[in-house]
Amino acid sequence: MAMAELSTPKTTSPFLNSSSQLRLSSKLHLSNQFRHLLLPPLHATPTSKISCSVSQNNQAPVAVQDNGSVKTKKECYGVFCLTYDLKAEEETKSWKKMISIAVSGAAGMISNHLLFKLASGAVFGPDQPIALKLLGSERSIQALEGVAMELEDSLFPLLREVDIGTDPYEVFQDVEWALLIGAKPRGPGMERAALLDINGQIFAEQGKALNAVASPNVKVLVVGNPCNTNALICLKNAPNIPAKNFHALTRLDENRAKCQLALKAGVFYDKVSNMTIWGNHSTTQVPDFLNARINGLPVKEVITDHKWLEEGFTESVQKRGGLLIQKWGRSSAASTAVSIVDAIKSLVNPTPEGDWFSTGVYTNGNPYGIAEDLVFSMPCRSKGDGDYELVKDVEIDDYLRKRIAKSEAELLAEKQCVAHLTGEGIAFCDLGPVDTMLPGEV
Ligand SMILES: NC(=O)C1=CN([C@@H]2O[C@H](COP(=O)(O)OP(=O)(O)OC[C@H]3O[C@@H](n4cnc5c(N)ncnc54)[C@H](OP(=O)(O)O)[C@@H]3O)[C@@H](O)[C@H]2O)C=CC1
Ligand SMILES: O=C([O-])CC(=O)C(=O)O
Repeated sequence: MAMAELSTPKTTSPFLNSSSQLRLSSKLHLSNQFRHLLLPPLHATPTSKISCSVSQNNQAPVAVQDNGSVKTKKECYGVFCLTYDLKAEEETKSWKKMISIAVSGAAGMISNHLLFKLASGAVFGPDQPIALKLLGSERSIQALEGVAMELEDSLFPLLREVDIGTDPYEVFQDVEWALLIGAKPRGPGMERAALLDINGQIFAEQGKALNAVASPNVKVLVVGNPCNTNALICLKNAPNIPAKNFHALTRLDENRAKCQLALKAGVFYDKVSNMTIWGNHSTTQVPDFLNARINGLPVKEVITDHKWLEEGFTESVQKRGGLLIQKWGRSSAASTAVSIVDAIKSLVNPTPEGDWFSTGVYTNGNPYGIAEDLVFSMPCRSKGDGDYELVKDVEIDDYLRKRIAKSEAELLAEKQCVAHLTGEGIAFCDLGPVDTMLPGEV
């Protein structure tokens, strides 16, 4: 039952069977909650951690308990038996201390792209080992096992642990990042108010769980729609976590806006910078062409068709998700996963000089006059420490102000609809004559 050291991260995998390669240290296990569904009785106390190690002589995994007593292999369930101890290795490696990342909706479309990027090191870096904590439901538990198996088969050296479970109080234990993707999609004929209530309840519960068990400085990125108001609900239910740590994903909108400007200007999209999305991740969002730049120049100097900027460009970004659904028959998943990667990388790497990025954040103390106590997309910069500051020197003209106010009004109305979930009294839901839409709705 020996554990030995990895020689180099590249050539090793926790799951290689060659005896010479079995010098591994990683962990893949079910949270206690699910173990009872899948494993025979373990004859252990509910709190004791059961795991299995790979023997050096190429035998099948053999279960061990934390107290070191050996269990027989039949007590393990397939891939989840493999457990490796990272600690000995950590002492000899230049890798950073492992971080834990929770992902909800982990069996969904977006996660199916995202998890493999996280595990590859493309997000947190090639020296950052990670543990993935996958949150699902009774609906998805089989699929989650499939996800975990595919993660195994990908032989990612940096992926040290995978847990799956349905109880956020277990899955969120000590996590440093929570990527909240799971939410009920709005179906045909469903009122936005109903969606706000159903999904709001998910995010209220997850906020409470984060508050109770996550790392106190956990960074939370809400993707599940309607993401701004879900993020607000989540942070209101997590009073011990700084409100500043909660984000609603509007990076996909920023990326879409950059793409449209690049196309119109005939430049590659890396030439577009300073792209702000203001407001709600909905069709009221405001892609800001006033402050954006192309090759370092104001967009309005490069693209002189200002009517297109005000109408065609703005609408194409607001409705890009809907157009994609028409083509694909489902909402953006791969590009959303990419934008989640971009959003995280923008927080863990210093923002390039003079540039900024968009993310939906808590409005308290904002310098733009936007109502307090909302989650609103605004321009931010980061030193790369996971935190951010709002950018102060942006110009807001009448055109922008009017449109920003519309998105603000929408978010204020959404907030009233979920007052029962934020601890602010009785909900009153009046979303106006036009039931505003998510970008993906047509
Ligand atoms: N902010 C943004 O830019 C974008 C946001 N989105 C949003 O991201 C979310 C996830 O999208 P995607 O991964 O494509 O969706 P999928 O339908 O593929 O997966 C969503 C997951 O949500 C979970 N879920 C939680 N509660 C419910 C419920 N009541 N009914 C059904 N499923 C539920 C399900 O997992 P389980 O059973 O395990 O709980 C499901 O796997 C959606 O809300 C979507 O609108 C999408 C694109 C862009
Ligand atoms: O409405 C959806 O689910 C998809 C969405 O948010 C988008 O494409 O921006």
